[in-house]
This record gives sequence, C-alpha cells and structure tokens, in this order.
Amino acid sequence: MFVLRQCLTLGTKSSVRNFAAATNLVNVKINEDTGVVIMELNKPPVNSLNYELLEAMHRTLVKLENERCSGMILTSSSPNTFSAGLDLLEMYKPTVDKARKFWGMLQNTWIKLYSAPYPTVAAINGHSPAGGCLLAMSCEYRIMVPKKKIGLNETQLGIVAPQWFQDCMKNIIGSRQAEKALIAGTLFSSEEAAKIGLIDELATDKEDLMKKAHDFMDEQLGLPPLARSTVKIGFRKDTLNRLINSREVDTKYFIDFIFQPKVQESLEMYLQALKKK
Ligand SMILES: CC/C=C\C/C=C\CCC/C=C/CC(=O)SCCNC(=O)CCNC(=O)[C@H](O)C(C)(C)COP(=O)(O)OP(=O)(O)OC[C@H]1O[C@@H](n2cnc3c(N)ncnc32)[C@H](O)[C@@H]1OP(=O)(O)O
Repeated sequence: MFVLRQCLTLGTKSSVRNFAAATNLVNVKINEDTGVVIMELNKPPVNSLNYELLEAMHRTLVKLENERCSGMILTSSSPNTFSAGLDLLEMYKPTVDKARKFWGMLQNTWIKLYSAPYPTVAAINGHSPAGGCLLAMSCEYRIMVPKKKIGLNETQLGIVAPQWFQDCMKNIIGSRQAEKALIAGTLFSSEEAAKIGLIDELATDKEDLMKKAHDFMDEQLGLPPLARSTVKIGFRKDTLNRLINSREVDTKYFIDFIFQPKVQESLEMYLQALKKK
C-alpha cells in the first residue's frame, strides 16, 4: 500500500509531521512493502531548481540513504515539465554569498543523487532542459513521455554547462554525440532522445511512465544489492571524484562566470523572453 508523506518519512509519525511542516517542495511516497520511494518535485509551475528545492531534495536523499531505501523513482507533479533546470533567478544579480550557497547545494544534491547506492529511475513526465536534464541523467535509467524536450541547452542561453553536467552526458551518449549536443545546446524531442540513448524508454503517458518505472525497479530489486551498487559506483566514481576533488574551483568558475556583465545581459534577456511568452 502506498502512503503519501511529505518530505520525508521513513521514520515515526511525529517525524513525518515535522518534515511536512518544513517544506512541501518535494513529495515522497513510500511503498511500505518494497521500500521503493517516489520522489516528486513539487515546485509549481515548472520545478525550477532554486536553493530551497535543492535543499529539500538533498535532505530527502540523505534520509533515503540513511534509512536504506531500496529504490527511488524521481518524477514531478507538474503536468508539463519534469524540471525547467536551475532557477534563473538564482543566477540573475545574486550576491556572491547567495550564489556560492546555491552552487554548493546543487553540488551536494548532485553528488548524493549520482552516488545513490540504491537503484534510481527518472520518470520524465515533461520538459527537462539543462539542470532538469542533469537530474534525469544522474539517475540510472530514464523513461520519458512523448513530445517533450530534453537536453543541455546552456549554450543557447549564452551560458556554459559545467564540466560535470557534460561528463554525465558523455557517460550516457558517448563523447562525439555529447560534444555535438553541448556545442549546439541541443534540446532533443523525447523521440530523438530515445534514438541516441539519452533516454532508455519512451512511455505513452504518465500512467505508462510510472508502470515502466516500477517494472525497471522490480528488475533491479531482484539483483544482489551490494554487487549492484558496487558496479554502479565503479562506473561513476571518476565522474564523481572529478567534482568532489575540485568543488572550490568549480564554485569559483561559476561565480566568475555568472558575474560577467555579458552573462548577466544574456540572463536578463532570456528571463524577459520567458515572461513575454
Ligand atoms: C567556464 C565556465 C564554467 C562554468 C560555468 C558555470 C555556470 C554557468 C551555467 C550554469 C548552468 C545552468 C543550467 C541551467 O539549468 S540554466 C536553466 C535553463 N532552463 C531553461 O532554459 C528552461 C527555461 N524554461 C522553459 O523553457 C519553459 O519554461 C519550459 C519548457 C520548461 C516550460 O514551458 P511552459 O510554457 O510550461 O512554462 P513557461 O510559461 O515558460 O514558464 C512558467 C513560469 O516559469 C518561469 N520559468 C521557466 N523556467 C524557469 C527557470 N529555469 N528559472 C526561473 N523561472 C523559470 C517562467 O518565466 C514563467 O514565469 P511567469 O511568467 O509565470 O512569472
């Protein structure tokens, strides 16, 4: 039986209440029979990743790991969008302290998600540009509804996908395809993404998406967990360590980059264009 609890909840009823009071940016549903968790991003309208949403995700991921959850399906409550990527307002005219804190939380969240020992599936129920694509790529398996867009489109916005975003893409679709997609800032349709292997499966609709996500999870739960996670981390450790060993440098790149007047101009124009739509 599924029990809906808000961020987070493998604990007692009273701890559920405490967490629910803290935030409703992430909904967590646990199948109490299997220990499989559905983490649903819940920041309308488009799940843009601001500090608060990342912090809620990070706190959830820490808890899931400590409580030894058996698997996690990542999806969103939005009808049209999985995640619109990083919240552009976090990068537009922030203070240095705010930008540093934001970037640190993005790094924390990515490290936890990418290194999760339990199986992870992205049930991509809508558009998934830039940081949204990063979240999806950080899961082990990706299933997507038709006729939506996914990719690292940063170049198109006049910004640059950080090295670890690029590494994730390279690890999935290979160096040549990733180089082409990153230089052009390509947003792939779901169907194109399936062709190049950026996503693993297409679903017909949200119901089919969740069914397929559970099917994948059932297969994974049939494998010896320690062997499974050891192989996973073996594949991911170089990519993880590349960031872990250079977090400060990565943060400095981010700060130096976004504070350039040209980058601020691009962000301003892009934000205006989004508002005018
Ligand atoms: C050497 C240099 C090294 C390193 C450099 C370091 C760092 C720099 C790079 C950092 C990396 C950044 C990665 C990112 O994730 S950047 C974010 C990119 N995101 C996008 O391009 C997506 C933009 N959004 C959309 O395309 C659409 O919104 C979307 C297709 C997702 C959904 O469309 P829909 O029609 O359903 O909704 P909209 O009407 O467009 O949007 C609704 C409201 O939401 C606001 N919005 C949308 N996206 C964002 C966002 N990412 N951040 C903040 N706000 C967003 C939009 O403006 C609408 O607002 P209102 O008009 O309702 O107020």
